[in-house]
Amino acid sequence: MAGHVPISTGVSAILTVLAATTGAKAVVEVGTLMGASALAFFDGMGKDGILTSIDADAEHQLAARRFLTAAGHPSSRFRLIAGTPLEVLPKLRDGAYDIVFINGDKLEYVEYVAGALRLLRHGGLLIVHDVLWNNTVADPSAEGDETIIIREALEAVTQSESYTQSLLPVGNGLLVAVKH
Ligand SMILES: C[S@@+](CC[C@H](N)C(=O)[O-])C[C@H]1O[C@@H](n2cnc3c(N)ncnc32)[C@H](O)[C@@H]1O
Repeated sequence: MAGHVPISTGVSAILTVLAATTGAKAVVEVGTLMGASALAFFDGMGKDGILTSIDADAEHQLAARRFLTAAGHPSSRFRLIAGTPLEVLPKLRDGAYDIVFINGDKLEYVEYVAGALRLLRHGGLLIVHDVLWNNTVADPSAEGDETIIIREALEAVTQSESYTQSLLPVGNGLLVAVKH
């Protein structure tokens, strides 16, 4: 998992609360890693909640599968897809998801956000992690590739009439947007 940072406990708590308060039954996440965010969603979802999680790294997914199983969640409740989100997201069903959580490759955030709008039901939540990206996103002098792409993804949500959103300064920044 070199270079990949798991979500913080603060972010984990918020994901659990959002899943619980919205009564989420179908969640998609981009970026499985070891399953920390997956577990946070399971802690909030009811017993009938299903998680679809996409990650290009099959080893991460194997670790996440073990972690979720050890935590008592049967594999019938999660669908771990080893693949690139840009290929997998278009295959998921339109308007079928209560939450889409984005925590994958920053350089693909604009495409993930575009895909999420199609996947979410009305009233569903788009949650995007790392939107402050080590405080570079709000720094006009910062011009790293990730920073620029995250700014574009944020702008796509804030300029869209499809969402009402809030940016929470937790972890590396969490954007939470409800789809109208
Ligand atoms: C920040 S970690 C995800 C953290 C995780 N959600 C958690 O709960 O801790 C990012 C993950 O995205 C995956 N990833 C990075 N680039 C990717 C890409 N282009 N396609 C698919 N997955 C990618 C990595 O393998 C890594 O597991």
